[in-house]
Amino acid sequence: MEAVDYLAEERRKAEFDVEEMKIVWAGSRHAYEISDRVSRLVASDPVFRKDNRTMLSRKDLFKDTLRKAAHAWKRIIELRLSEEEAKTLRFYVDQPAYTDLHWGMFIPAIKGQGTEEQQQKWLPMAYKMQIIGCYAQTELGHGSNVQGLETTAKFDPQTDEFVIHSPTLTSSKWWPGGLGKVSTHAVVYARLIIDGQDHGVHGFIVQLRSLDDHSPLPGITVGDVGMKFGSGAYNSMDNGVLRFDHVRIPRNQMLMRVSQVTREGKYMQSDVPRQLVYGTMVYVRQTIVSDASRALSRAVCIATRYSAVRRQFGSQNGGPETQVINYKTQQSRLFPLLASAYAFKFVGEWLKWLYADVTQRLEANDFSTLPEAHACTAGLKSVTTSATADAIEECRKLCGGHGYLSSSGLPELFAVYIPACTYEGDNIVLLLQVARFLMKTVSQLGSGKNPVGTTAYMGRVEHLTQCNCEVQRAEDWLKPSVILEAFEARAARMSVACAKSLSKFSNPEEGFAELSADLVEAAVAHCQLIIVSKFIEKLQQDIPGKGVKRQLETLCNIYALYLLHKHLGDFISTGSISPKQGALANEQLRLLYSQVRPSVIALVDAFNYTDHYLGSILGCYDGNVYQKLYDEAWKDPLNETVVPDGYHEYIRPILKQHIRNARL
Ligand SMILES: CCCCC/C=C\C/C=C\C/C=C\C/C=C\C/C=C\CC/C=C/C(=O)SCCNC(=O)CCNC(=O)[C@H](O)C(C)(C)COP(=O)(O)OP(=O)(O)OC[C@H]1O[C@@H](n2cnc3c(N)ncnc32)[C@H](O)[C@@H]1OP(=O)(O)O
Ligand SMILES: Cc1cc2nc3c(=O)[nH]c(=O)nc-3n(C[C@H](O)[C@H](O)[C@H](O)COP(=O)(O)OP(=O)(O)OC[C@H]3O[C@@H](n4cnc5c(N)ncnc54)[C@H](O)[C@@H]3O)c2cc1C
Repeated sequence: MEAVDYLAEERRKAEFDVEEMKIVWAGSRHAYEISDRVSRLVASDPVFRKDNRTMLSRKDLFKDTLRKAAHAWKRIIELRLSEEEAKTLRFYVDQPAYTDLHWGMFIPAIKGQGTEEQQQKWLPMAYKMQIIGCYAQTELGHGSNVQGLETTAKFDPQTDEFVIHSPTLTSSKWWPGGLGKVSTHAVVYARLIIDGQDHGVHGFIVQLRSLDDHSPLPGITVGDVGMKFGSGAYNSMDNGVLRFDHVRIPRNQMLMRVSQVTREGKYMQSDVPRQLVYGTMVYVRQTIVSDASRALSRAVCIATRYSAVRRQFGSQNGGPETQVINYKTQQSRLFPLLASAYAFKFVGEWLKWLYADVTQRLEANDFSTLPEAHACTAGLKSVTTSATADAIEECRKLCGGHGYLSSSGLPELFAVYIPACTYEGDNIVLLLQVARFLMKTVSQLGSGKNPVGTTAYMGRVEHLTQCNCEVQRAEDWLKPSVILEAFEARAARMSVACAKSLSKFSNPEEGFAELSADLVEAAVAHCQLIIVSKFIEKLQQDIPGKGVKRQLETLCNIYALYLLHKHLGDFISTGSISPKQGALANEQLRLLYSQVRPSVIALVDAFNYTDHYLGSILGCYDGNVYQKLYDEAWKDPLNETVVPDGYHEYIRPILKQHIRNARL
């Protein structure tokens, strides 16, 4: 059989309606139609070509990014694209650009932290891109510790202005995307100083560059921080460095929804909690969870299609060799990642709902769900990005040697994705925030305040710390109630154990620092419980289409039992399950791999990714991998000449040295 036929044969084996699954994956028929149309639009537009990206110099890559962003903006206007369509277009263009920070952070910061008046002044200009903004929080010396920022904004009552200043080297703003070469404005986070008194970190809108000739305004030093990991990848972004030398801005450019400074220099706080200054980060963390499912599904699509095409060993009587996807080891590494892609998709949808809910409440001055929204966005951002970064690298290894070629798409995907574990909050720092929230929840048990939302299970802590898992046979692990209780028991027991250990310390902060590694593990257990429970909830919905729900049930079970197997130590050491039950879970997992096997190609087809978006020879839809790999090799610049540049200077003299030696 020709390699090109392998995937067609695989598609015939699918045990469900792939067209219906595409709609489940997209979230709705409407979202599917937009995604399908916009992805084709991007794929057919020569300006959005990206197959040569990793070969470009930094300067050429950056210019190419500017060209793509300008063209995207032109198409958005010409075609009168809606916000959803514009975001979809950005997703399929697949090249990080300054526009991400303008739309994704600068505008949300003004919306979330600006007063009505400030929004009316700044947003129309930002929406029309008459100004371009970035989010300038992190400094050379401080990123995680936002309270440690050093940039100052001193109020000058004489002129009714703030003076923005970088007092030290470490106070230089460092990292903001879009800052280096493009942004005309920034939301700058700085310590508010009035009459010598420090009121902590606040946001200020500061113009950085002239709107006439783009030169930096007086007192501003700005540039790019330099090359980052990998070729292509995140180097399309101008992450920047910025210093202020006593730059003056009008008083009304401090974002004043949370707190205000009056003309007389009086500091006033609204009823709104201070933490809303961190609101933009909550918003972006939520979007990063959905992005994780996209990046993961892309890597999984490549590795799955290639694993069905690739054959090694096992030929009988001259017949074809075994498809590597049929090796149980390949399945046990790949299929949980496929299941995780679906799991992250559904938890991302739920998180979007949670964020919309908390936003609505905040508008009505109900701040009660803010701590949970913070814990969920922080924790899920952390767990999904860490898993996705690891998974992309695993997918590269699943593709053997060819996975290491740039044309597999996996090296660049890895390089562009991994900073997600760091930006918008280092993943460990964020898990410690979740742990604080959990310890607070445990400490309030029995106080009459019942835990709600994602910590509602803690309300059954007495049962969960004593219950015995009822599994006796492998198939018992297919019951959602059994899975859920095992995950709840593990999470509750880990949190309670941490709380007990903490209570032994006379200084709680010292205790928290000493136990932080255990606390992070308890936070991970809690977040994994959320993901599993949201997958199970999704399956309670009406899901049309032949076999679609059944496939999703299989994937949900694979995801849960894979986690259980991976973290068996937690489940057994907390007594949530017995070693025998752990072995039965593994037995069930093996059966599930066999069950899902016929449908895996259709399950990745359901992502509906174009070859342009995948950007991978190994993952192309037709599976014609070998011909394409062979053809691609000849396009490399090194192959432009048969004899390489440098031959006469560096190769020939070595080759000819024996002649010289012989003459000696
Ligand atoms: C061409 C046209 C194209 C069109 C395109 C259209 C669209 C494209 C659109 C969009 C693209 C979309 C999105 C993409 C956008 C960007 C993504 C891409 C790239 C990413 C760029 C990266 C940006 C950044 O990294 S910005 C910087 C991020 N920095 C951090 O995350 C810092 C992490 N640190 C912190 O968050 C905090 O300092 C801390 C660790 C939480 C500690 O805070 P601190 O105050 O010191 O301490 P605590 O004492 O621990 O907390 C006090 C109290 O507050 C509570 N808390 C903390 N944080 C929050 C919060 N965020 N919300 C609510 N509450 C919070 C905490 O729990 C505690 O509460 P308690 O007192 O009750 O215990
Ligand atoms: C590609 C990229 C784009 C970015 N874009 C922006 C942007 O647009 N705007 C912006 O303002 N910023 C941006 N950032 C900055 C980013 O938000 C920070 O780098 C991030 O928040 C991590 O902070 P840090 O660099 O200070 O890490 P650090 O806090 O210095 O982390 C170093 C190590 O210390 C550990 N650590 C730190 N604190 C603790 C603790 N309390 N307990 C235990 N361990 C701890 C961490 O886990 C980590 O292992 C970007 C960063 C990157 C890489």
